[in-house]
Amino acid sequence: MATFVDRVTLHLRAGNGGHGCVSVRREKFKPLAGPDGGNGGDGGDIVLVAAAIETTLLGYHRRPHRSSDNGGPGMGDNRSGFTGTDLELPVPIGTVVRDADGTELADLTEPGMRIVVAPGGQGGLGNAALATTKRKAPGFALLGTEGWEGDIVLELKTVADVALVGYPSAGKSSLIAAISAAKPKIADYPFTTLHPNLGVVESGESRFTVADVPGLIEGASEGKGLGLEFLRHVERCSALLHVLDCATLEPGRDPISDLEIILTELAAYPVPEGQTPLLERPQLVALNKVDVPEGRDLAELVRPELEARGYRVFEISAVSREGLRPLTFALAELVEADRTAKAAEAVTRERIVLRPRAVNTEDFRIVVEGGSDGNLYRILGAKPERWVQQTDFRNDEAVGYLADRLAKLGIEDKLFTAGAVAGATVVIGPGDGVVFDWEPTLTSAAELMTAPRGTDPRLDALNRPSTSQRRQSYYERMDAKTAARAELEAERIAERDASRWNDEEGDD
Ligand SMILES: Nc1nc2c(ncn2[C@@H]2O[C@H](COP(=O)(O)OP(=O)(O)OP(=O)(O)O)[C@@H](O)[C@H]2O)c(=O)[nH]1
Ligand SMILES: [Mg+2]
Repeated sequence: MATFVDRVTLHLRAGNGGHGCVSVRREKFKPLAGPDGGNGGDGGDIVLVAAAIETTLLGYHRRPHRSSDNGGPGMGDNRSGFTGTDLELPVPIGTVVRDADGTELADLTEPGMRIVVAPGGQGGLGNAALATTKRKAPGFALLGTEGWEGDIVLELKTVADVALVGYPSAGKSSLIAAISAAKPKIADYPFTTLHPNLGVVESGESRFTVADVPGLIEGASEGKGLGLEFLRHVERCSALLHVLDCATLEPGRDPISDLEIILTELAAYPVPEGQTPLLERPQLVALNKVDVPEGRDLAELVRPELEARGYRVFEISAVSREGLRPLTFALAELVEADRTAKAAEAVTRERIVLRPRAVNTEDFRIVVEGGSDGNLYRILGAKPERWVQQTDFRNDEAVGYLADRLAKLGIEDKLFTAGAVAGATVVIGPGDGVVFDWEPTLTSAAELMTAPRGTDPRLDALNRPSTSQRRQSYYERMDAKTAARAELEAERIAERDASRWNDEEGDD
């Protein structure tokens, strides 16, 4: 049996940002005419767009790996890298987007609704953009950051006004083929229908959509047959039409018991919060296959019983098209009534807003891990993690720039308050991250603040000599000087004596 595709996991990889460029402008007579390295381009986003022409997620089932373009690297002469093109993935209307943990990100119910599921990486700044009055010619550029990579789950729930529910082979597909232009597969074996078929029915003034869904059997709400895959489609319909088979040859089955089993399954299906439980929606009953003589007899037999339960009952034949007009009129009435009610409600209901991913209000936080001695301080936060990605660790200047940025964010102060000491291991980012041995600046404000009252670590750190010590060393220096001078004098005298001796000798 083919798999039923209405739920697919996409493996996405958004484009990386291009690296910034380090370049120095050269002119005749001006070989070092300032930095001119351009910025890297941003990587392309991956965007889901609700499109009316898409009806299934089949294409994604076959090709679940999708990626968008990388940004181009910056170049000399202030040329920026090209921006990676966004990848737009059309999905059917009614697609629910979840992240890998199952949290709902968006519900694409209107055509044209868009959600960026995988943002592309940021292009790195070139050295021209990093130049300041203090750092006139940066010898480094920022690296592009990586695009988002991960899994997204798409789930399609058919959006239709009426859902046809019933046992396999009850004639649901035959019925939708008879009342609309839909051409579903019809065959006399169960589970012919694996994908929901949508049909547009025109009845008098009104138009509405009908969904023919896979057959439902006992235990479906626990996942039997096509189970939950099926029920998910029913979730959005405003009315249900029970299609009951009056001509089944299967022993032990009759329209009433079929209906009861299906009602039990529908009752057991948990609808999401805020939606009407399935059985509280308007329901009609169609007794199908009355073109078969036994079918008509059975239909007439069960009709009073069903009516006694409060259902409007229609005897129909999808094959001979008998009784279809009254049925479509009745459905149109239900749908129109529901639409009027919803239109009134929509005025008060808040608009659907696509929320961006949660953004940390604080820039970073420090988590202390490990035992009491070998403590490890982990810094988590979008900014520091991005900055680390942007740093080319082979370039000292770039590392220095990173240190400046981290200090400006106040990370050093927070490390002190968290109890870090010089030499402590600091990791930026989750997992292995980037590991540093922390060398604090001694005069940081935090250190002064956290020191006990009345002390100043700066005084402890420097071993300033006392006055007497300084005087002592002065004398020592002076003594040494006198001694050196005396020595020099003695040498000179010795030299003079020696030369005189030589002269005398020469005279001989
Ligand atoms: N005689 C008669 N046969 C019908 C009628 N409606 C459907 N059938 C037959 O019943 C069989 C099943 O019809 P389908 O329309 O495929 O049934 P279904 O409910 O869509 O079945 P699944 O997709 O498996 O759930 C086919 O052989 C149809 O020809 C009817 O009104 N009269
Ligand atoms: Mg079918």
